[in-house]
Amino acid sequence: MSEFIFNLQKTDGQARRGEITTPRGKIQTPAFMPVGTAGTVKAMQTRDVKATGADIILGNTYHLMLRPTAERVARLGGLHHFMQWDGPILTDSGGFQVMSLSKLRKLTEEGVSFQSHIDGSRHMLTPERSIEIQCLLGADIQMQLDECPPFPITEEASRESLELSIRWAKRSKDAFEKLSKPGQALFGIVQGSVFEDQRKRSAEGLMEIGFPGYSVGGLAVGEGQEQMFRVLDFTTPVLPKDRPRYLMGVGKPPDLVGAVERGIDMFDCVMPTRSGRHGQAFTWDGPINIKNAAYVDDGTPLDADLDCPASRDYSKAYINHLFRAGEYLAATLLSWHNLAFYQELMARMRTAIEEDRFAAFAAEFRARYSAGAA
Ligand SMILES: CCOC(=O)Nc1nc2cc3nc(NC)[nH]c3cc2c(=O)[nH]1
Repeated sequence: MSEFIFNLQKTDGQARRGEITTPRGKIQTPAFMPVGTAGTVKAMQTRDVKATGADIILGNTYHLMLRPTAERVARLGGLHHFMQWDGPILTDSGGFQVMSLSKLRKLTEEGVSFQSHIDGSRHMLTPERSIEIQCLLGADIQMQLDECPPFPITEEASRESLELSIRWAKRSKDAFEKLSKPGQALFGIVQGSVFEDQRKRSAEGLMEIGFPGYSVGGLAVGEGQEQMFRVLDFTTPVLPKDRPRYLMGVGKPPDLVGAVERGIDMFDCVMPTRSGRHGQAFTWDGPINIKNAAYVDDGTPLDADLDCPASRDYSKAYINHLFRAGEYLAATLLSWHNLAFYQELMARMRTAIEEDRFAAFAAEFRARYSAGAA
């Protein structure tokens, strides 16, 4: 069946337990999406990413359009075949990464022109071209081209930016309706920085156009957890209850718990993989740095209860050794463990919502994690 369906199964306060059905498989929500920037979840094989419990991964339009190009990926059978991931893939629109990675950027009503950070070649990303790229890649969930404003930003500049993103949302949807396949979905992206009236205006503008899902953009850009939660407190309640809400670029484990508590269903973040490559391991007692001398003789695993070889079978001393020796396997083992930890956290939140005990779960998680026994 080629349909995109969100089934809201249970709520517990603002927290929501649901299931998204796509032509390429189901997504249990709240869901964490590992980031597969250039067609790979770095240092991981897709079968191991799947085994950690991930239902869906994220691909980046900006990176793939520059290298190997969306047209080449399409000629080679699309991103799913190219990277051997048969589950759903969500792609971003590229806007955020153009603004954070490329050189010589020029933003106009038409779109964003920029120079590739790889070879300096010039490119133009418009709402239409972004959708064309995401369709060439074969993404199951696609994003409108938006402008993610910097933080802080003046109210006036923020309002101009969100109005542009609403106009781009309409153009993205028009292009999507021409180019997409049945069952694929396009999400709108709510902007408005930290201003309540602007977040409402952005949400209303997008709901008028109509999308099967809504992302909350413009956060995790340096505003801090308190401001992020404050924005969620007044943004998620205005969004449709029967559509998924996706918080982009978030976050650390306590961010995920607090955002689920505030009605978010989907997340993506480089945190588990990027910090894993640099030696940070997440545990229920807070993060640790495995390179620390304290672990040189520690024969215990990172987490014996996690059904993941990197968490259960290798000692901290071994992984400490791999980092000190500069071994490639170091990056793989910690990325693998961190992804398994994130998926276990999501699974425990889903169960807590099902059993009407999310508030107690969140309190227990925060008490132990911040106690930082590790
Ligand atoms: C992931 C889909 O993103 C888009 O297409 N636009 C977009 N991406 C963002 C990515 C972000 N990452 C962070 N922090 C690490 N904050 C982000 C915001 C956006 C955004 O507003 N808009």
